[in-house]
Amino acid sequence: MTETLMERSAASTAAGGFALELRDLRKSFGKTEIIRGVNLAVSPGERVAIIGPNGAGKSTLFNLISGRFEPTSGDVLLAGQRINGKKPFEINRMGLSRSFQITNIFPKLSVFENLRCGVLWSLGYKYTLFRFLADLDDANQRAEELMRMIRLDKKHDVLAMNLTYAEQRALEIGITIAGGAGVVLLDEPTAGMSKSETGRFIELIREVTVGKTLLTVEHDMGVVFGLADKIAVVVYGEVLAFDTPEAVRANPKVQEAYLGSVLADQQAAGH
Ligand SMILES: Nc1ncnc2c1ncn2[C@@H]1O[C@H](COP(=O)(O)OP(=O)(O)OP(=O)(O)O)[C@@H](O)[C@H]1O
Repeated sequence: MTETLMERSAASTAAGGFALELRDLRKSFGKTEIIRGVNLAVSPGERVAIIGPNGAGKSTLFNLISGRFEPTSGDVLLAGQRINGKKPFEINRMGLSRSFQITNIFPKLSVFENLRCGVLWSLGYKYTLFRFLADLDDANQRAEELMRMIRLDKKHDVLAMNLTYAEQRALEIGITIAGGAGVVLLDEPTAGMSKSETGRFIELIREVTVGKTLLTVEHDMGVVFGLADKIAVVVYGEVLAFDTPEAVRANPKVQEAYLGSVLADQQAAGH
């Protein structure tokens, strides 16, 4: 099993190429084109925040990348391999994992059991008793390791439903990375958290994504500037800018289209 995880990480950080690439990606719903020719190339190990106004198409982009939606045209490449048309679970097993705004943990399972399920599921687990027994030790070990990484090792047997909200979000991230995916998509990972929880959570995300490629959709500019190596600004289904936080912040087009008003709002709200 360990070998499978290592192979997967290696595949997703293939030397020389991009971890993730979007080429002239388009998506229409009915006659309305929502994603209008997006090009984006993310290098292995880069942390990218996707920002933009409500309805700009950020979630749709995530849905296209993770296989929930099929593009109308264009390509999505994972470590150089075309993945459009593949099912979400196939893409997941190729090394791209996504968390959701709505938590997908099992409330009545313990922290440990949730993580072990994540590990076994990511392996495309076939429930044969023989393989189950052979893999279980490895899966247990990996679940223990994940539990430490997300700082929930003291909550080993606590049912997920009895965790705090921030702990549940940490568990969700643990499940998301359980399979060793090299490319991780997080949808508003700190939504609903207090300012101090958010600060700690950014640290946790940094730690657990070391060496991985991270894409996150985010509204909180504190999180964006604290976490991202690069920012993709999506406005009306197009990438208006894709650059370092400093360059994006200074970009007059971005200021005008989005960032100026958002930063003013968030400063006024004390964020
Ligand atoms: N399945 C769908 N069918 C039809 N229209 C859709 C569908 N999914 C999204 N849209 C439309 O696509 C546009 C972009 O939506 P999307 O959710 O991707 O934006 P967003 O940038 O994530 O917004 P927010 O920041 O509010 O979450 C919206 O106008 C939305 O109504």
